[in-house]
Amino acid sequence: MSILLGSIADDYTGASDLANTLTKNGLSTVQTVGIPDPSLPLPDVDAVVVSLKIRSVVADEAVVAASRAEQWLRDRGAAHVLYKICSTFDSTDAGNIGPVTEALRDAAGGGVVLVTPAFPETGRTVYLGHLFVNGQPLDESPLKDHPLNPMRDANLMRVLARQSRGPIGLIDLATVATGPAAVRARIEALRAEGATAAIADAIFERDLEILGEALLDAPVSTGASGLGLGLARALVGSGRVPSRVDTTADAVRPVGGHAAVVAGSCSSATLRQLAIAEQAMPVLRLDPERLLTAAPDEISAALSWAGERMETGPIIIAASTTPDAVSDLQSRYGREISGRAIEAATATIAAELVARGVRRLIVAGGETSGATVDRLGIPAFLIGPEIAPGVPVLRTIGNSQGEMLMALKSGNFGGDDFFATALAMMR
Ligand SMILES: Nc1ncnc2c1ncn2[C@@H]1O[C@H](COP(=O)(O)OP(=O)(O)O)[C@@H](O)[C@H]1O
Ligand SMILES: O=C(O)[C@@H](O)C(=O)COP(=O)(O)O
Repeated sequence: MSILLGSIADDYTGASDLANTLTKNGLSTVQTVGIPDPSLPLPDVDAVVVSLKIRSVVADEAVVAASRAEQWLRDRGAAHVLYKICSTFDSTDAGNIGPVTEALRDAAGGGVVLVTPAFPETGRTVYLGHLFVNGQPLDESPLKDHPLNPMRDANLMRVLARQSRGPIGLIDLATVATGPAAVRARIEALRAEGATAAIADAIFERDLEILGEALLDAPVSTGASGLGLGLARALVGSGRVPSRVDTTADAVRPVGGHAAVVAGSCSSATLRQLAIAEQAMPVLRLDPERLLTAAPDEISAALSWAGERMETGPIIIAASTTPDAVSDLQSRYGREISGRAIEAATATIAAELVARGVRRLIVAGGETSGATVDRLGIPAFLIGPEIAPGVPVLRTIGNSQGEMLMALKSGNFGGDDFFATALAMMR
């Protein structure tokens, strides 16, 4: 297998988001979970997205994991490696976007890495280095209350500088609008000034197309799905992509079995989607405190609730709650401890549901999805059709339970009726 584009994603929902964008924009793509075992049969594709669960781990660990994935991708022919981060730049001051970006830069021989989380289709735009989420500055958006990475600064040059060794530059919108040659010239000028990375402005998809073209011969970049869109369109436009058969319809072939949703995301979009779903299907709200203090009992109560209902239709089990309730729990048990314990409990519930015949599974939340996919031991996914921007139907490859259909929903993605729409596409 020789690939054109490699990507390392810092979480699993983000990986499926990028794989969806690359597929939609002309690159056949497979999503692996970590570096796959050599015996795993992977299709011949243009792009591979290696999913890692490194968004909230210590930087050194993230750098080691990302560097191994990069080597694996380069060994398979990837001339460009995109480090896929969250479109809302989820990270802390001790976060991994800076350290991983600089490690990939060093491995590629230095230079300035272009960084942009812009993803206009989901309302993420960058202007003068500041990130806006659906028109609100990042620090005024719901991301200010994220349970693990509360984002309290919209100035990405400042955010990235706090995580980086080298100075951070800006590729402003006027430069981007001038075209790929101007972007490359700006990168050269920043390199001469000693910058290691630069935030690039982008508001419209045409800005991302220009950035993609500017990066065609660059070895590395850091960004969200919008940059993936730019790179994919540039690769297709340059004639470097062989024409292949569209496999998304095949990836969604029915699998039967029961259907379930497990939610650990406390993002505002997920909370709205749960409230809407509650009007039409059974929803069990877990007691988050009991998941910390009496997990086995709370889990087995959830499983017997599910057992009575899932024969007759899809069910939802959610730990999700409001920002106030999250901070109350965190103040009593600690942020890290409560997050990880709830992830472990939701992953156990998902795995037990699969053991009881669920074959169509939707997971809401990035960390929650990572914990669940790891618990199920799924090595890779084929990419099916898009449910909502950033969320495709996935078909598992190589897992012991047999083929399943899944969706890994980033907390903030999807319309109000996301769960009903997704379930209707997964038969
Ligand atoms: N009721 C709750 N109280 C505190 N933390 C919670 C609760 N429910 C879920 N969590 C934790 O919040 C985090 C949500 O992160 P994640 O799954 O990545 O969702 P998102 O995609 O919305 O960011 C997880 O660590 C999860 O375990
Ligand atoms: O880029 C994005 O916004 C998503 O792909 C993503 O990574 C979101 O993260 P979670 O909300 O933690 O799933």
